Parts: sequence; C-alpha cells; structure tokens
Amino acid sequence: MLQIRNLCKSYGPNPVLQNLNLSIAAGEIYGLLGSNGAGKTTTINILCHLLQTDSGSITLYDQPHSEATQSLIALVPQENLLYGSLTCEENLSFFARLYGLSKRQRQERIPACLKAVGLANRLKSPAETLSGGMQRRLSMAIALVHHPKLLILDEPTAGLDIDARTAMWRLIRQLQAQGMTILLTTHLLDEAERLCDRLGILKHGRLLAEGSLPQLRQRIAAQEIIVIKTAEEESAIARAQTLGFPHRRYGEDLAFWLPEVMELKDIIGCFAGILLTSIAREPVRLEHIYHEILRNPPVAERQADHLCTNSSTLSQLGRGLG
Ligand SMILES: Nc1ncnc2c1ncn2[C@@H]1O[C@H](COP(=O)(O)OP(=O)(O)OP(=O)(O)O)[C@@H](O)[C@H]1O
Repeated sequence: MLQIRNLCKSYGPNPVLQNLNLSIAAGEIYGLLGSNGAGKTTTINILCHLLQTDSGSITLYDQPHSEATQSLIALVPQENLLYGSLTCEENLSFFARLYGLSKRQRQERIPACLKAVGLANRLKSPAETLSGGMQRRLSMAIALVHHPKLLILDEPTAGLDIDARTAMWRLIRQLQAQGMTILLTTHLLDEAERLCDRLGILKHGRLLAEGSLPQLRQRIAAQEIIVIKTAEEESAIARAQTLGFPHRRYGEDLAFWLPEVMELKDIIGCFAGILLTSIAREPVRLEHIYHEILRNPPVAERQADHLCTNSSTLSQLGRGLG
C-alpha cells in the first residue's frame, strides 16, 4: 500500500536520508529500526507532510502521496499531544472537528475509538488524570478518529511500564486484526521481534536490510548462540577459532555462534581445560541479527559509505581550495 522510492533529504550539507527505498503491504506491521539519528523520524515527518523531501517519490495505493492522500495516514508521535484539562471525549472531539467530522459522525466515532483503545469508561475523565499508558492509548484513539488506513507509531511504548507496554502490544495487534496497516519505530528489539511482520534496518539514512525475521535470520550463520563467562576469555576465543565458532561481544557478554545445535555436554567438551563460570544457550534473536547487520553492512552499502565519505572529503577540499 505504501511505496517509498529513492527518498533523499539533507539538512544543509548533511545527508539524512540517502536513496531510501521501502514498501509496506496492506495489513502488515512494519518496524523501522535504527540507532539515534538514523533517520526514522525524518522519514515519518516526510510521510506526514511535516517535512519536504529533496527528491524521491512516495505512493499510497499507487497514487502519488499528496494532500489528498494525507488523510489515509495518522501519526501517533513520541510525545502525547493532549489537552490535559479536557476530557477524553473533548480531546477527541477537538481533533475530530479539525478533520471535519460532522456532529453525527463525532457522536458515532468518539465512543467507538475510545472503546477500540480500551478507554470506553473514561469518556468524561480529564486527560491529565490518566496514567501514562492510558494517555498513550488516548493518543491512539485520536489518531483513529478519521478512519486512517496507515497508522504510524513513533516509539509507541517509550516510557511505559511493562503492563502498559503489554496492553499497547495487544492493542496494536487488535488494530492489525481489524485491517489497519502499521508502521512503527522502536529501540526495543524484543518489541520489534514480537510485533512486526517485517523489519527495516536504517543506518545513516540508508536501509541496510529488510525482511521478515526468518529472512533476516539468514544473515547469521548460527543455529544457536552460547554466552560464556570465564576468566580465561582469550583461551576460550582461541579454542572457538580452532572449532570454527565465530565470536562476538554483545555488550558485556562474550558469545559464540554454533553452526548447529549441540548437546550441552558436547559444548562443554569443546572448552575442556578452560575454567568456565557459566554457559547460557540462546536462540538467534533480532538483537544478534541487528548487531550483525550494523557491524557488517552489505557490500553495496559499505561502498556507498566510502563514496559518500570521499565525496564529502572532496567537497570539503573543494571549499578549502575555493
Ligand atoms: N531540523 C533539523 N535540522 C538539522 N538536522 C536535523 C534536524 N532534524 C533532524 N536532524 C538530524 O537528522 C538526523 C536524523 O534525525 P532523526 O530524528 O530522523 O533520527 P531518528 O532515527 O528518528 O533518531 P531517534 O531514534 O533519536 O529518534 C540526525 O543526525 C539529526 O541530528
């Protein structure tokens, strides 16, 4: 339903989106991942016409994205934009009027949207009396009021406790089940892994990889990952090298990739003679895949980065010479 082609955006001399291509199918939950500054919010702001693109194209249902198709998209931004002293009903009513809903449409939509987000009994509660999780859900209700087809959620669970987060995940799945297409950003890889049908990994405004979790998993030549604690790390790494087990550091953890699932006694046997404090076995998760894609981007991206560095060095040289 959504196609982004060769989107470019710079702030002054700094490229933020560099030939970004991505497509989202109707009814899917697409997760856009990337470190701080990767370009996720810029992409969202362009989709919502809050920012202009330098070049590239966006189509929605095969129509060029314009003011006319803007009402098909709704954004729930990172910060809740609510009027604290107004009730839930009044907040929705305010935004429904902005979208031009008639009194009759408002009477139908407002209770329906509050019900959809689990706030049916909060119609008359001022927004400021709601918990953080409820305020997030009220923001979702506001986004739904004009019947959008694509819901964009910018870090939907940032700052929420685990109960509120679980409620939000349930709500997102319910909306998908009702036919909504969802684009979300998150820094929580377990959240992305649980929720998203497909994922895109952005770095410096370029999409390094895209696909479902099973597709992305093919980037890692491991069936299982073991995390080892030992005072003899160098010996463990040297032993693993002789066995052909690549090693990685995930934060503080020293991990090895196993090319096949092995019995625990065989794994321990591989490290015989090295004092191990603990061994933990883990399935290959999005966290590992994400780490690997950022660490080893596809060759084309490395070349593009190289060219980009060279061209900015050249332009700096040019400016210096000028
Ligand atoms: N108005 C602006 N003027 C100049 N640079 C900007 C502006 N807005 C964003 N940037 C820069 O563009 C880059 C991408 O920012 P963006 O907010 O899109 O990243 P992000 O992936 O959403 O990050 P985060 O995860 O922190 O929200 C950053 O380097 C940021 O500093």
